[in-house]
Amino acid sequence: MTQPACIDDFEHLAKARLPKAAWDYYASGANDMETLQDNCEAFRRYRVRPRVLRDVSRIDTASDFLGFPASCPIGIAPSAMQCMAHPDGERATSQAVAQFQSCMILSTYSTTPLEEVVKPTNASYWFQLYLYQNRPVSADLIRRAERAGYRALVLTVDTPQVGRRLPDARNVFKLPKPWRLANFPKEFQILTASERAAAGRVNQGEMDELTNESLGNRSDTTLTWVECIPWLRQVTSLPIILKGILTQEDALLAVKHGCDGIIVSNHGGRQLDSVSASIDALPEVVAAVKGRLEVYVDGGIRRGSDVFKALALGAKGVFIGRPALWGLGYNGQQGVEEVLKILHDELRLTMALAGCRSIAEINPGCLCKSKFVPAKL
Ligand SMILES: Cc1cc2nc3c(=O)[nH]c(=O)nc-3n(C[C@H](O)[C@H](O)[C@H](O)COP(=O)(O)O)c2cc1C
Ligand SMILES: O=C(O)C(=O)c1ccccc1
Repeated sequence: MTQPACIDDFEHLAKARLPKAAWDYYASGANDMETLQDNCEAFRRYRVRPRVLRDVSRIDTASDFLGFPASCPIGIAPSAMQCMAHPDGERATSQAVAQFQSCMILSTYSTTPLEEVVKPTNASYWFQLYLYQNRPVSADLIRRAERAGYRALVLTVDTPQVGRRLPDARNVFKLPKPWRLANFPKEFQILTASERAAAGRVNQGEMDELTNESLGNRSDTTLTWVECIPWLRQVTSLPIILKGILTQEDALLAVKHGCDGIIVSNHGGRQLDSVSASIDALPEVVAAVKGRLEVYVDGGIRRGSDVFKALALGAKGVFIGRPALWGLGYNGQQGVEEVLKILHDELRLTMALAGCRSIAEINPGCLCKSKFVPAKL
């Protein structure tokens, strides 16, 4: 391959470059990976209804994330441990987003300290949070994010425990040296169950319980609406976005508790396997929210036409997870830039061919559903 021409090309190129355990960690979904597969398939069940003869000589993809201007409505979802993909890791992703002028959400489990990721540009940086039983640890992360210039907090709500990803279990995955979870001090680093046992922190009888902790799962499993959102509100004045909502019921609770946004997401099929594809959950969330907060979506976006479909179904913007990791794994900052550019170009072309000149012109009438899903060639 002389030049990657679509997102799938980056997937193949990155797979050829990355060590197996890193590749498996990025690629995998929970259990049978039904949701992972459906995230992409579901887009293919929608068809575009194009309008013609509408002067598409100028296509404007300008958009915004929570009011912060962006070149287009495609941002980067938070994904952990990016230095495994490329030594420049989160810094490279950040540079690419700065060039592209969109939005990057940095994972709590970044392998670069959060202070070193934000660039002085017009791009938006949001910080993804997991809340810990040890609340001062969380409050400290929030303070640091505020000081560093992050413009919103993204609370991930679909991960009270980490989903079971079989390739990681088989590989006994752990973050390889020299990388570390750079937002935390040493005593917070991810240990595998066997390392803990070796360090005398657990006895053999506790090993089973700890297998689910091999990804550093120290999240607070007791979180509830009535406790955690008010706690966050009292700690910070940054906008609060909930990531991992899939139902109208929870969308209404997000409105009721005064959240500023929702990311409809199933964590890229890595958490509860067999939940709906994100794009299939989007319409009920959009309908429930009725414009009272911003609704974004992530999961399975591999084409500009997927972005178009998400916007037509009411998303304010989309986030990509694995495609950015593939670009990063293939060629660092430049790879991420190329991934963003390809999606942007594909979105522009879809808009032109569908007769939409601006993001505002993309609407539910641009789509219909089809039961027929052609086999992938
Ligand atoms: C390797 C990997 C690590 C991830 N780490 C996080 C994380 O730390 N926090 C989080 O909220 N979501 C995390 N996610 C989920 C992504 O933010 C996003 O929801 C998902 O990747 C979107 O699906 P896509 O990969 O099909 O684009 C991760 C996803 C992947 C693939
Ligand atoms: O891998 C993930 O998807 C993820 O969100 C996570 C959770 C705990 C530790 C590291 C990453």
